[in-house]
Amino acid sequence: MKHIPRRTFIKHGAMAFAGAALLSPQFTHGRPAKKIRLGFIGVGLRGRAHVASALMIPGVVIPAICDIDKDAVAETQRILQKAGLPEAKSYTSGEHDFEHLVRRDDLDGIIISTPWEWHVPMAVAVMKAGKYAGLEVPASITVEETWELVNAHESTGSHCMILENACYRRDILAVLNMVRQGRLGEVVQLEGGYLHDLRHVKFNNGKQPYGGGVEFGDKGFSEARWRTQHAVARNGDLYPTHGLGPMAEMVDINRGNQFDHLVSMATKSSGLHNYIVDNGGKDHPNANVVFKLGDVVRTMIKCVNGETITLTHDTNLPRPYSLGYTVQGTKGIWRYKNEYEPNEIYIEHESEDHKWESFESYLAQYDHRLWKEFGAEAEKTGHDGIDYFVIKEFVDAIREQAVPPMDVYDAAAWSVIGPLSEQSIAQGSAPIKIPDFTRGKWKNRKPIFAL
Ligand SMILES: NC(=O)c1ccc[n+]([C@@H]2O[C@H](COP(=O)([O-])OP(=O)(O)OC[C@H]3O[C@@H](n4cnc5c(N)ncnc54)[C@H](O)[C@@H]3O)[C@@H](O)[C@H]2O)c1
Repeated sequence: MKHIPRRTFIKHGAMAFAGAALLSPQFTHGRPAKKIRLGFIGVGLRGRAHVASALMIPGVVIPAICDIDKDAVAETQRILQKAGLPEAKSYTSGEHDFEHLVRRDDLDGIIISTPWEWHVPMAVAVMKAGKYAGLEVPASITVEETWELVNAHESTGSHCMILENACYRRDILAVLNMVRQGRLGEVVQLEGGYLHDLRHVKFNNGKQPYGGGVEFGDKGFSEARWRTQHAVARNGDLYPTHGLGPMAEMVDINRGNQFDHLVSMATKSSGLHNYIVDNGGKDHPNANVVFKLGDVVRTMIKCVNGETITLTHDTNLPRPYSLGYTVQGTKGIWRYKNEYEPNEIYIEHESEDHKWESFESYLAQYDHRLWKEFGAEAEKTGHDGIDYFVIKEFVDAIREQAVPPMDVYDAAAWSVIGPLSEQSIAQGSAPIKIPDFTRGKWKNRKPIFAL
């Protein structure tokens, strides 16, 4: 029986750095690997984790990196040096210096791991420069810029892959195998979410990433510098794609199916204010900050083929980590219980009546070919190995000059749930139509993810 590996690194959305930069292998199957030249915009904690993953993939070289923070660039150069690689050309001259990096003629793809508000301008610039964009999550934060992303792809022919690592979880890929083989019957209902106490990520003392104070914005460090402001200004599902991406793949969204509309509802906002008072005192200036983000936001999405997907965003209250997945069909139901115990499954006429059974034997039976082939290598990287797969698949798409497995339409459909959930909440949980970013092409597009 194989256990789902426990998380050895920091959870999604918190800053994950896998640490060990390994010497880039330049051979694959005994043959020299074709060189793939990657640039990086944003080498904070997440960008550096991607650098470490990229260096594990045969043939990857890193000629250029960009960050407005010189310390982040210096840390990245140390990773390259440790791997025995030459120093990368660095771009550190202000917020628009990335525009110089994207124009270099020695890059095939560029990985973007910056604050959310920079994602679309940077990805559009990369596509306009004729390169593959690998874009962190969420891809976009407004409806208008989501269209900009799609339009940039369509006008340039360049690709943008959303780096949604949760889609490569070992359990998710095994369940996807089961769904594709009809083991759960016709899928009817799905759930997912991001249920992660981020209070120590949203606040710190400006010196370290996790806690130690109640500062944010200019006085914060890493995500506290920019993420917390979204909780001040916005009320919606701010981080939909870890929960939604894997569920969208289960029901072929953009490839034979489509999101139709959503409704969203938020609780009151208490968690962040209480954290500031408890840890900084009621007289701390941040105790006066009013947070718009409800502590728990729930969104229901209706798909055109009839399924519903319930999404949860729960990041302001104490709780154990979870991604809250459920896949329910006409023959059975699978659920991710939590990160620390085996998932559970119930299959009619196979499981004991009314009893969940452990998913472990199913995981072994339906383990995905990606994990069988690359699992040992993958587990050296962050988030139990999924970070390896997302970068490997990005590099493979470049190598083959192919459409990435999670393309610009996936990036758009999954990410736009954020701003649309804001609209629904602002209108008293009104139903909001979800745009068809494929402009009808979803009817004929065929699944390509993890085949
Ligand atoms: N998929 C996951 O599991 C996962 C995990 C963590 C973070 N993320 C995503 O990765 C992204 C980055 O998160 P992080 O934790 O590394 O944050 P971070 O704050 O540690 O890093 C962001 C970096 O971007 C740099 N930056 C900001 N503006 C810039 C600009 N104009 N030009 C160049 N560099 C700029 C900052 O200086 C910083 O070094 C976010 O989109 C986040 O949602 C995803």
